Amino acid sequence: MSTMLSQAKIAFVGAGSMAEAIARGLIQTEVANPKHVYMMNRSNQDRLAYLRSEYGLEATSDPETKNVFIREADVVVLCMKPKDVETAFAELAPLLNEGQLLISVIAGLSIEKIEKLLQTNMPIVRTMPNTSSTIGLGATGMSFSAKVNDTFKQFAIQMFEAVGTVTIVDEDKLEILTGVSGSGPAYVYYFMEAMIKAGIDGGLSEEDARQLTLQTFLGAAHMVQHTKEDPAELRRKVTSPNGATQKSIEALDRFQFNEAVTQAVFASAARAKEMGEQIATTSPVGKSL
Ligand SMILES: NC(=O)C1=CN([C@@H]2O[C@H](COP(=O)(O)OP(=O)(O)OC[C@H]3O[C@@H](n4cnc5c(N)ncnc54)[C@H](OP(=O)(O)O)[C@@H]3O)[C@@H](O)[C@H]2O)C=CC1
Ligand SMILES: O=C(O)[C@@H]1CCC=N1
Repeated sequence: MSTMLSQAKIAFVGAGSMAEAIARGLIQTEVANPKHVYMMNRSNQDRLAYLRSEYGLEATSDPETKNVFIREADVVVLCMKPKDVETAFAELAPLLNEGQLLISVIAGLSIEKIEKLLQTNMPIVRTMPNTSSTIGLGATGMSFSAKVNDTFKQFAIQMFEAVGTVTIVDEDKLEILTGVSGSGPAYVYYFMEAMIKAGIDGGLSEEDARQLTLQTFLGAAHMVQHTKEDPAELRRKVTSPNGATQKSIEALDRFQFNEAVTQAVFASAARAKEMGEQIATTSPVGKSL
């Protein structure tokens, strides 16, 4: 394979939110050539037309063209939902070869299960990215199969560093990492939705409530990054004794904010694990494993 990211042919199997987020990041940072980015889905033609016109990449749901894309690819990125894995893998298995690098973004699906399902010894990189990869600010967790050599490791790291940060963890940490950073953007948006609504309920215009909330999140995240202080210490600096913020933190504590966030992170991790476990281990290429 071409180990130069800029020359590599990257085939995304699944053309949804996550595939778009990674492809968009790679194309916009000019790390990948759009003509070498192949997107495949099951049937949604409008989606493929949008991806073609927006990014200039190659996109298809035609079985023959998909076969060509997969065979030609240096890297195959598995981007379908866990529920679609069995069908998709049945189509994929005969087309893959051991010179290719396989990258999975599928929540909960273990490397061992991918190897069993595809009956392959290919090098496999299991990742858990997030949708902020779209703008180059993703946070990706990553684990490697024993077959991934240093060249492939560097390739995968470079690919995801082009769209954000990469954190390498033992594979058994990828579920809890899903709870923190894979699902994490959703909690932040949920928090923002609630703050905007509260501002509007209190009398701010929608535009002002939105702008103030956005800047507050941006500013707070940058403060953590730039000052390198603990979030707890930064919070203390906002919270004047017996002042306004103390009352709001007490309100959050009354509603068990900490516990709610902990439960959210653990619920995501548990569901990721469950989705992976629910994928049958019967080989889609026909042999019982
Ligand atoms: N969204 C997120 O924030 C994150 C998602 N992930 C993981 O990414 C994966 C994809 O999620 P997401 O992008 O949100 O899902 P989407 O539903 O947005 O996209 C799924 C895509 O898979 C395609 N697909 C389904 N079956 C097949 C098949 N047999 N062959 C080819 N393509 C197929 C669908 O095509 P069609 O529309 O034509 O049916 C669709 O394009 C999941 O496994 C998820 O766990 C990981 C991290 C974050
Ligand atoms: O909700 C999901 O299952 C995926 C995994 C992490 C983010 N989205």
